[in-house]
Amino acid sequence: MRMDGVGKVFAGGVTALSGMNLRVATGEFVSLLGPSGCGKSTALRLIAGLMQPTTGKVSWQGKHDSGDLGVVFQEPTLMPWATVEKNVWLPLRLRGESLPDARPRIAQALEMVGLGSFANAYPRELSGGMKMRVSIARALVTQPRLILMDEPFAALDEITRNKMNDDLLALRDRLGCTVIFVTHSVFESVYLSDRIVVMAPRPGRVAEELTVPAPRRDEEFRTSADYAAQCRAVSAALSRATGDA
Ligand SMILES: Nc1ncnc2c1ncn2[C@@H]1O[C@H](COP(=O)(O)OP(=O)(O)OP(=O)(O)O)[C@@H](O)[C@H]1O
Repeated sequence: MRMDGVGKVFAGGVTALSGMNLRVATGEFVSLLGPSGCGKSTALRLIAGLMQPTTGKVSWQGKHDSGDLGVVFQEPTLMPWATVEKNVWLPLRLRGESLPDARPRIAQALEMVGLGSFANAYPRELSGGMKMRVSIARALVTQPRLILMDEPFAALDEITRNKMNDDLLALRDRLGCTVIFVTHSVFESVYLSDRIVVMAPRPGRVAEELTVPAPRRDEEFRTSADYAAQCRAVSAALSRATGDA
């Protein structure tokens, strides 16, 4: 995926992004980190093809409408009147697949997020973390090559969030997909990412990029001096980007 000189000016004159360049390699896990309003969500929506850039170009090898792309938002955005299975069916239904045909893949996607036995539950019966898992299963059901996630775990408590981070890394290893992940959290970005793209506001652009060398991502890494040092480095980059340093 690449963004070349991408700018986005909204009607009303807000320049959300200006001259943004970004390269994401196949299989890479990249986080976009930055303060509120620096254009992270705008960048993700442009990559998703949900809107067009004002200037520059966004390109990637997949097709936007073919199931090559999965998107997960901060809110799980489930249909409350439909079962978990029918919620996960949605992207396949939009492609004209019947529920009986889609069922094995829905079951597999639910299995992958640890909700194999919840196919017939309704969203109201699930915790916040479980709803987010359903939303992730819905994004995975087409077996996308690129997954875009916009602060998916921001509303979860810390223990659930850590668990979801571990599960996401396991899923990514299993599927070999590319992930672009938007977050406010330095800790989360260091734990998850191969590379962190720190963004600066007004107008939104890339300020710095940092790679995160880590042999493995697990509890040992999370509590290590190395992790703490990398969090400090990213935090300092974020301060520089926001002009506090
Ligand atoms: N549809 C829109 N119309 C007009 N302005 C918009 C629109 N969407 C976003 N903006 C503006 O563009 C800028 C970037 O917004 P964006 O949501 O991309 O930032 P963000 O970094 O994702 O913020 P947050 O972390 O708070 O979600 C902000 O100033 C925002 O007010």
